[in-house]
Formats: sequence, structure tokens, C-alpha cells
Amino acid sequence: MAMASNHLRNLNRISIHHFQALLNDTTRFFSDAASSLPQPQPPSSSLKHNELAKFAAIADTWWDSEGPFKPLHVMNPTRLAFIRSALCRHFKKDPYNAKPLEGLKIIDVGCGGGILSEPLARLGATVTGVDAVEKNIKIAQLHAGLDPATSSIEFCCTTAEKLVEEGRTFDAVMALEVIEHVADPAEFCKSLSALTVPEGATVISTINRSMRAYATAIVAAEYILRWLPRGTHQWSSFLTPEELVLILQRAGINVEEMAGFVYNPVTGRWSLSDDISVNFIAFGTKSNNTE
Ligand SMILES: C[S@@+](CC[C@H](N)C(=O)[O-])C[C@H]1O[C@@H](n2cnc3c(N)ncnc32)[C@H](O)[C@@H]1O
Ligand SMILES: [Mg+2]
Repeated sequence: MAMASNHLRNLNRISIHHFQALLNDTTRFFSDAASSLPQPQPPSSSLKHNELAKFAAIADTWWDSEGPFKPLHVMNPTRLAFIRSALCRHFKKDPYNAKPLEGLKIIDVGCGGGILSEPLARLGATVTGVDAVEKNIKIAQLHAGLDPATSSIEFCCTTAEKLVEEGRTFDAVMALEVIEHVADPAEFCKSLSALTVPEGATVISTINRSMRAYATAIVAAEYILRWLPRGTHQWSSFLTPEELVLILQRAGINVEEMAGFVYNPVTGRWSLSDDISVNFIAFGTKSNNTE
């Protein structure tokens, strides 16, 4: 596992170099300030425009592993380990295979710059990444296009609910660090469920609405350590694990596994833990008799 995460980190380092050069060449692409703002959207159950504007404002830093998305980059090997093992177990795939997710159609909802979509594709999955911010999708396409192993990812600026209207379905649906930014979490979960095939899997990660989360994920991360821009998270928008389990259950998804992510300030690494008091991830499956 250590070797795998070093490999991922190296890939990241190589690609950031090429990516910065490509990004410089395409400044014209992004120079129009208006294009960095989310365009007016038709009414939609999940969109919260002030949340989208926050991500549009820092979109060109997605692949800067020392920038505002550093926590996601550092957390990525840990959350990927959880997803990989849960998907392999559920879909009876060999976790020791070089491409254990081969044959699975996976959607990454709220994919941002593609930090999760890319390693999922490298594990063999057929990946679709969607995000409500156009600029994120352009960055994701540019970055994934640099590597033949990720260039086949389908990126699209859209929402889960629009894909439901189009009748799209996937073996596994991911929404990592997104639900705390949507307008209506219960409706969002219904859309994620509708995108999941019967007996498919849904994975959600988010931040617990606990006092510890207020102290660490907001006060420390935004105001003391300045890992994230101030105002990134609203404590009142967080869901407790119990609330998430309930709204997923009402949407037809049974949560089968949950884990916490815990940060070690000495090593600067995240690890999986039973402690779900701050960051947590839930793996659920859709029962056979729901739509
Ligand atoms: C914290 S980022 C997480 C990115 C990615 N999932 C990851 O964990 O690496 C949240 C992303 O969700 C997107 N987003 C927020 N609300 C959305 C919605 N209703 N539909 C689709 N994307 C949304 C934002 O534009 C942003 O890129
Ligand atoms: Mg967040």
C-alpha cells in the first residue's frame, strides 16, 4: 500500500509539471473573468450558487498539490484504499489484480479537477466525471488528457439530477466531499440512488456536524493552518453519520460500511479509522427492488 501511494504521489508530481506548462499555454482559455463564474443555471435541486462560486474562484489550483486542494490530494490514497477494497469485496473483484475495477462503470459526481476520477480510471474502471462548474471540467479534461491511462475518462459539466433525467446508470456512484455543498442533501441522495444500478454501490464522504469538526475542519483548517480558503465550509451544512445513513436509506441505499479519516500531524498523513467524529466515508448498496 505504501508503494502504491508513493507511486500515486510520483505520478502527481510528474503530471503537475506538464500540467502547469499546458495551463500556461492555455491562459487565453481562462482569461475571461466572466467565464470563471458559474453561468446562470436552470432551477435544480442540488445547486447552491454561492458554493459553486467558491470552487470556480480557485479552479486553476486543482492540481497544485500544495494549493487549496492539498487536503484532498493528501487524503486521496487513503480514501482510494477504502473505495478499492469495498468495491472489490462487493463486486467480487480480485484486489491484487493490477486493474481490479475493470468492467465497472463508475461516476464521480462533483469530480472537481478529477483527483479521484483519475486513479479510478487507472484501476481499470470506465469513469465518468461530472461537476456543476464548467471551469473544473475543463481543468479535469486537460489534466486527464495528459496520460493515456486517464484520457478516456468522460468529463461533463452537469448535475446528478440532469443525468437521472437522461436515464444514465452506473455500477458505482461516488460523491466525495460534495454533499456538504449541495442545496438539498436528501434530494441529492435520491439522484445518486437513481444513478445506481440495482445491487450497485454508492459511496459518499463528508464532514460530521460535530464540535470536533467545527474546531478542526473549520477553525484549524481555515483560520489557523489556512489549508482551505476561509468560508469554504458552513458547519450547519454538515450531516452527522446517522443523518446520512437515514437519508440514504430513504433513497433506497443501505449503508454497509463506514470509516473515519484521521489526520496525523506528525507524519502529515491520513489513515482509515473507526473514529467518524470529523471526516468520514460511507459505502452503501442499492437493494434489488428499488428504482
Ligand atoms: C470539495 S470539492 C470535491 C471534489 C472531488 N469530489 C474530490 O473529492 O476530489 C466539491 C466539488 O463539488 C462540486 N459541486 C458542488 N455542488 C455540486 C452539484 N450540485 N452538482 C455537481 N457538482 C457540484 C464543486 O464544483 C466542487 O468541484
Ligand atoms: Mg467540502
